[in-house]
Amino acid sequence: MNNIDAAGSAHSDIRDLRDAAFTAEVLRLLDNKTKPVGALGRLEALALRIAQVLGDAQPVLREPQMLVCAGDHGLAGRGVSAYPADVTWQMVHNFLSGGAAVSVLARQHALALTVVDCGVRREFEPQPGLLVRRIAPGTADALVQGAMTPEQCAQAIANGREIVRGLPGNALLLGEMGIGNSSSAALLLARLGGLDLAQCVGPGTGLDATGLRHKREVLSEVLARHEQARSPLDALAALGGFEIATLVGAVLEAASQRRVIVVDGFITGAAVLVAHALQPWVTQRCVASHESAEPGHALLLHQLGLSPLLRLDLRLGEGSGAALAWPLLVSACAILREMASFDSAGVSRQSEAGGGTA
Ligand SMILES: Cc1cc2ncn([C@H]3O[C@H](COP(=O)(O)O)[C@@H](O)[C@H]3O)c2cc1C
Ligand SMILES: O=C(O)c1cccnc1
Repeated sequence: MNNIDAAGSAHSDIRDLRDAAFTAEVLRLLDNKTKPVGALGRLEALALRIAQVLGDAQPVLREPQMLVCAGDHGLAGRGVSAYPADVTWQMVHNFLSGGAAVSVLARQHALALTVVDCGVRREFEPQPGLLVRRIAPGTADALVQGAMTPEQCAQAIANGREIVRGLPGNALLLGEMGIGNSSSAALLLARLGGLDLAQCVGPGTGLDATGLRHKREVLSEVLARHEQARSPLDALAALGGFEIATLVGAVLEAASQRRVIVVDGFITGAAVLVAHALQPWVTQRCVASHESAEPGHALLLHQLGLSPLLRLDLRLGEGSGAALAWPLLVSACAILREMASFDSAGVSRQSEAGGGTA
């Protein structure tokens, strides 16, 4: 498959955002705030990142959208998850009825929640908050054939782009649901990151040592079965899932529109890894909300060159970590917009004697 045609040419507007003059201006503004230089730590880097994405030294985050993509996995039938595949459908109901972790946190932080059925095994009644972009009732068993055909994969990416085009606001928070999808994430990380598979595979929903050993064995067979699937799109089709491919499209579109993208855990991170392999600049628009307890996640963040805001030992997904980190993004913007400068507040600057910078 031709990566450029399928995912590149339509968004050649994704370019390097690190405009040197603008960056220097934001850093000057931050340094002139009434605090010792650098004293707000990584919140300052976060403020700079958001200012760069939005192209505004006084950034305002508007109408944040939590997008939770859901899909089922043929591989779930191979005992790679501690939970049955039915849980995907059941949890989507829970998301929509307001009882899931992501529902609670999205409500708390006034994040609009959209759930997408990208290909869950059972269908849903139409209901508010649910978009239906079903490719098929679950992916194929990747141990036997590619999880998706190239056409299905391209359609899922196109769906993700179209969904983001229809959402308001300038910030997109990523979430997912799909029993078995930590397997897809591990496979994509191993393949695209060139890492040893064993390091990338973890307990997901909570496999014990025996379960984890079995998961590693199955996934190593899957990876060998798809030895030829090396380009980002081929790997995504062979090893991914409908919800992951839809998220890849969402990331590409949000990045090309200069939205701030708040990445959740291991699975949404895998979608960003694919998008990054297609368009390296996408990560400049991304904020890593947290580092999950899933062991592959730290490796994945390293590959993306992103440092997580939080380490809370979360291992849930759904978008829960992205929602939890959201207030930090709001605070970073408020610091840039509202905090006084030494001049405006009449506060003395660092004294020459104690400065130690000479
Ligand atoms: C009740 C429940 C709620 C969840 N919410 C997110 N996940 C998470 O677990 C799944 C990935 O782990 P694995 O690959 O081991 O199946 C994904 O659906 C992910 O979103 C959940 C899992 C369960 C069981
Ligand atoms: O980090 C995640 O996103 C994650 C970890 C375990 C299970 N589900 C999701």
